[in-house]
Amino acid sequence: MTAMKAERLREFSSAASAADSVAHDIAAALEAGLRERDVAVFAASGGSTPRPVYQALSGIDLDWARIHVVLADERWVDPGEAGSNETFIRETLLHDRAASARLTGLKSAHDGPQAGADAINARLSALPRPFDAVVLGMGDDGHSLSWFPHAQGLDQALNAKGPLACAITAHASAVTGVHTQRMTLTRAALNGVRRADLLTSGASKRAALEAALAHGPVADMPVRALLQDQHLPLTISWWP
Ligand SMILES: O=C(O)[C@H](O)[C@@H](O)[C@H](O)[C@H](O)COP(=O)(O)O
Repeated sequence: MTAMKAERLREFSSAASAADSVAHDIAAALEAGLRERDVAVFAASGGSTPRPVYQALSGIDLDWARIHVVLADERWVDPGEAGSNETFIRETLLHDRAASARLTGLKSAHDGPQAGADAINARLSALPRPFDAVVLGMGDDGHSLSWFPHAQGLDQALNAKGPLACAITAHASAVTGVHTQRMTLTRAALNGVRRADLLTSGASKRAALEAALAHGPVADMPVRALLQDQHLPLTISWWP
């Protein structure tokens, strides 16, 4: 991993050690937010990789009733339906000590994410900013959040000066499955975030990370927008 700045990559020997370390770092960021404001805000991605981190975080003693959890992205399905990130976050994070945290979802009753974008942005505008911590994942295709390669809406998603969330229509792939219609936080939602963790694990994610760090168009691997962002306090973690 020659191209990687060593200070930004943390390699762990196991999911358990990564989860413990990253969860405590996120908790520290949320505590700092609680000290400075009445509330703290944590943006959480779906995917299997963050699961052990959320499990560890849910066991940490924080004033969770003052913590808002917001989804980083959502498939256009209602809570309880297959593929719902909201349901995933409720099951993996919002239990144990974290049961009293408040959750802001990214799904509205509208027919599609384009129609729902204004309502979702109104919802997000009510949250304190900047956010205190964000957990990001990455797919083998180089997407992060719902910033999918060459997706409709990608330009808006990468805009640091526009709305906080936008609709995405992804090209169908093995990674998207049937869920090509999405709502995602944009780069603007990450402005000023105290801490950002990109979580990766396994050989294929390692290869994708290497590819993303190599020179190439952001639209081919939108995670590059995060990796190249000089204003984002991004820490990358990897474990086997
Ligand atoms: O909304 C989705 O389609 C997923 O949540 C997706 O964005 C996921 O975060 C990455 O594909 C990494 O997933 P894994 O961590 O399971 O590899």
